[in-house]
Amino acid sequence: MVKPYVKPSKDEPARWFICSAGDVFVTENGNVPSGAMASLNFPDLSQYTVVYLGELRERPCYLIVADLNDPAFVGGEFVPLRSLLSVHDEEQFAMAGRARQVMDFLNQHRFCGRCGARMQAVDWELAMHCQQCNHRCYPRVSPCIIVAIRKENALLLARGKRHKQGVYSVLAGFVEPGESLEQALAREVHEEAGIEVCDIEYQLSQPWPFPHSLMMGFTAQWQSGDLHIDPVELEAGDWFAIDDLPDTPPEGTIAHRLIEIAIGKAQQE
Ligand SMILES: NC(=O)C1=CN([C@@H]2O[C@H](COP(=O)(O)OP(=O)(O)OC[C@H]3O[C@@H](n4cnc5c(N)ncnc54)[C@H](O)[C@@H]3O)[C@@H](O)[C@H]2O)C=CC1
Ligand SMILES: [Mg+2]
Ligand SMILES: [Zn+2]
Repeated sequence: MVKPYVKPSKDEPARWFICSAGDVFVTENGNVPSGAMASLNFPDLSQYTVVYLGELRERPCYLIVADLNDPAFVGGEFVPLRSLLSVHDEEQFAMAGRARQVMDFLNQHRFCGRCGARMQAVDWELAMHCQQCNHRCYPRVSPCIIVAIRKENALLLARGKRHKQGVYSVLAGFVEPGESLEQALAREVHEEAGIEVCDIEYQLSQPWPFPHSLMMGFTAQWQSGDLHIDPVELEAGDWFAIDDLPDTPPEGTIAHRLIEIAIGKAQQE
């Protein structure tokens, strides 16, 4: 477990995730600032919440909780976290996602959800504790299934109401209390597309910090049922020939990776 309140030293080169709301501070090269605090012309950090996040490529990483467009941080700009995907550095994106989730957790657990008293940060683990009623909270992670479903040489893709205009993705959904991943997958696929699937195979997972999902990626095959796209969740959906796909999520997303894997499987058959 990562000990959160390790104080940064002035001279040790580190990577700095200066976060505010859903944004992160990047320098001209589009990456987060990296180097020793003393060399980075930072303001006096004793005024900020600074949390140790762990190591990235042998360098310690720190979250600095700032105000959006805080003028004290110079030599770069605050950009939406999602734009770090286009820098194609999955490790940096994952650490920035961790930084955002830690910041949200600290900001959203100032008061106890059980008795309303103020909560305090625990000094040896990433947790918030209520002295009044002993309630202790840890950062929330919401498990989600995401599945690329094939029917011979076609892929099931759908456009969600929140998806960027025109982009089709594979089906996804949050695991509900008491469900196994297999049950959540069967429920979500039936709810959103009206079909049953078989040959369910786990492929990979990805933390998805919008705001705190953990994507668990599967491939599967159509087994039965006619396609009925759920109009509440989705705007459109259909079977798309693998050599004639619509716009799909960009590289760096688990949806992109699952679509590649499913196409590879179809081509092997
Ligand atoms: N990284 C990727 O490639 C992709 C990621 N996703 C993510 O997967 C997640 C689930 O996808 P959706 O189809 O939107 O989920 P979904 O199909 O379960 O429906 C979303 C609904 O679930 C409810 N909800 C929201 N947050 C929740 C939570 N933490 N726990 C339980 N229910 C919650 C809300 O009513 C929301 O409208 C979203 O965070 C989405 O951003 C979805 C597709 C691709
Ligand atoms: Mg869904
Ligand atoms: Zn309490």
